[in-house]
Amino acid sequence: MSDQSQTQYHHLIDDQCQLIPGLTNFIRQSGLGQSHNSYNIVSIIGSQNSGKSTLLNRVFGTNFQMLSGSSRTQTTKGIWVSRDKEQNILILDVEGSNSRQRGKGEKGSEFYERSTALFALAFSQILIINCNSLNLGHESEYSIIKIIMEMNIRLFRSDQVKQMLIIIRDFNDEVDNFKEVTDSIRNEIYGIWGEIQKPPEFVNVQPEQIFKIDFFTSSHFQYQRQKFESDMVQLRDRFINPGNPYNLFKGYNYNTNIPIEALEDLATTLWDTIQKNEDLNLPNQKLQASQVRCLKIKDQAIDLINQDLQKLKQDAESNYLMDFNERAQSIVTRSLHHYDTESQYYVEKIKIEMRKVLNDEIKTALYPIFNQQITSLQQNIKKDLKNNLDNLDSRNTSFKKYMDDLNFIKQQSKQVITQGVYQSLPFNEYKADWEIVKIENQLNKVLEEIINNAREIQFVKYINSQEKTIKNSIDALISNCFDTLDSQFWESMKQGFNQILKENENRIRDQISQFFDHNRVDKEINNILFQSHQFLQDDIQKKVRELPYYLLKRFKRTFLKDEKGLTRKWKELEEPAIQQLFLDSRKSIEDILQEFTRFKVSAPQSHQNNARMNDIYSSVVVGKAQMNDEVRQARQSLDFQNEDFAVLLDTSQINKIKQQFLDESEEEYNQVLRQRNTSFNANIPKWMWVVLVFFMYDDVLRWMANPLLLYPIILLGSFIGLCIATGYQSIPKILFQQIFGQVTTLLGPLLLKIK
Ligand SMILES: Nc1nc2c(ncn2[C@@H]2O[C@H](COP(=O)(O)OP(=O)(O)OP(=O)(O)O)[C@@H](O)[C@H]2O)c(=O)[nH]1
Repeated sequence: MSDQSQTQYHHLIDDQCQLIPGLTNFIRQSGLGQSHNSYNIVSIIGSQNSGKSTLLNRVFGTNFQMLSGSSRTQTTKGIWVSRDKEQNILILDVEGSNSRQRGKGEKGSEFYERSTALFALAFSQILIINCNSLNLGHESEYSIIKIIMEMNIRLFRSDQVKQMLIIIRDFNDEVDNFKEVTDSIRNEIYGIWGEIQKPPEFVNVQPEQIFKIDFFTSSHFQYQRQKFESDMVQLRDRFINPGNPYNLFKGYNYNTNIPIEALEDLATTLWDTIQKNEDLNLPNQKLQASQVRCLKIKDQAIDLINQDLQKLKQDAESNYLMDFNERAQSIVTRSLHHYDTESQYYVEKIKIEMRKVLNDEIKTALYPIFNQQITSLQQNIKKDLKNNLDNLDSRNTSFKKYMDDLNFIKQQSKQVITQGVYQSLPFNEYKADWEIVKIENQLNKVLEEIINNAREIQFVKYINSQEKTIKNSIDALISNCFDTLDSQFWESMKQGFNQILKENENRIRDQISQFFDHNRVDKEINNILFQSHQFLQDDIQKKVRELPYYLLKRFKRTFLKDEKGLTRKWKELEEPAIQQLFLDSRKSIEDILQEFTRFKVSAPQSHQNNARMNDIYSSVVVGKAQMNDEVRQARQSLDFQNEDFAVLLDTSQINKIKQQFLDESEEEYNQVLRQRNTSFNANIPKWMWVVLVFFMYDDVLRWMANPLLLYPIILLGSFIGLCIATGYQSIPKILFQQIFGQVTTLLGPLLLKIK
């Protein structure tokens, strides 16, 4: 039990018709805070100075102010609330009716009395109507009963039968007959019921269906003091003893009570409604109070987690949180737990509705943080991808390995996305609202784009490198063909070229077909083939500019060298034979030159479709000599026009090259004739060489006498000696080889000529 000194009373409604806040505080301080919905409310109304406070203080152990002495002024103004000394009973002492202290008018005595009485009736389970036996039967005594009966059915739809306890004070059972008196009062009340204006649904309703009326009499306060006190004890027993056959709370349904912490809200709503004289439905008022309380509890549950939400937000802004899920779950659980605990005694329907609101609010508060988390996840994935791709690039692996690794990275990242998204989802029921599937798809799309981009870059790199390889092979082929420069020139070119295409195409197709679809592969291969033909064509045109050089080279090979490739011994040949050789060689070169008048290098035109594979390796590469044959053959399969043959060298260019060749070959021929007829070596007699050596020997000794020669020789000798002594004999040897090599290169031809 609480300390009574702290829990005296609370002034609920003042004499200015104002409801004073603080009921909840009073309830808490008076120790009723935890009584949830197991409590009772008892109010008392009655004439001024009729001993209401005296009765309450006796029966419930309250400490309401009583009138002392002979003063007839009013002590209770408005409504005061106290509690029973032991039980969970709230007691309301209501300002006495017929108050002379209150004026007349709209908000005067009558309005005030009706309002407070009606409030007492609506707010409590038992309304005590305090009467004095002397005043019984007076119109004024019943007026208040009439008013509240009327107001009650007009304004309220009550959830329970209203219980009224009429206490007849100063009852003298020696004079008055209890049964007669109570029957008379009951009849009076039923009479009132018949008089009042009732809504249609109440016309056939009996008053006892709405009001339960009990009676209690108390002895004269002054003349039967002892009996009076014992009456008060008996009355208390009816309130507090469930075993008492007259227990006044018997059968009361406590579930219709709203939790005690919501009483202030209910009181406020009721008083407000009564003041406005609006139609009022008590069960709905209780629902409203529940609603207000559940709303407050919901707000508290949000306030409780606000700090944690802020912290989570800050953390999520700085980085992706691996434990987002758990933290969010714990925040939500904490908030809901608080709500569930605090709202457990409220109306189920409202409780559930408000819980849903709370859940939605938390979800809404979490959503921007979740979004932040997803943004961070995307950034992390992009960063990781970039690192992985940079790493992959730096490894410089083969195309196939690169593509395999790229695929691996993609699969890994996909897993990270799924894991990351679900790590950010605190509850499965958020999945739809937070569009988890859509987010996962979006992230996968971003991943796909990055991977595809890398794939394309790598693919282009690969294709470029392959084109370079093909170009090098074509360069080598053309150089070789020009070097050889025989009548098989175009045939060799064609075979070599098709060989290059075949090998490269097979290799490239093999590499790329497992990573790209059929169409893409065909398209790229066709591009490469087209490029290759372009290379070939350009290279031939470039090389043709050096044709005079190659013609002369080829001429020298046939004219200056024999079949075995050895230099011809002109001295052993007669001049007519040499001339014949010269003319034959020149003729063959002139024939070769004619090969370069027109040519065709073109990719087969139908290589897009099925005919493609067969056609590629029969690319047309022809010069003039084969043109007729080739055209005939080609027409059968490819149907191309003669105009496809491009002019390689026109007649004037051919004539110019021919003339240059004729001049140069003529020069070669003349030189051969000169060589045959004159010989430098043969004209010098052998004895001249002996004389030369003799003079040189003499000169060598004289040079040695010169210190400018001697000292360098001594220095050189010492250097060589030192190297040998220190085991570095290889140094002078290498130096000697170098110098000797240079000298021979420079002087070799000169010496040979002299010889
Ligand atoms: N005759 C009689 N007098 C009583 C009885 N009970 C109390 N009184 C006296 O009546 C006077 C008023 O008592 P209160 O208890 O203050 O009456 P009240 O109805 O609370 O007064 P208000 O709150 O001012 O309306 C006091 O002088 C009491 O001693 C009773 O049963 N019979």
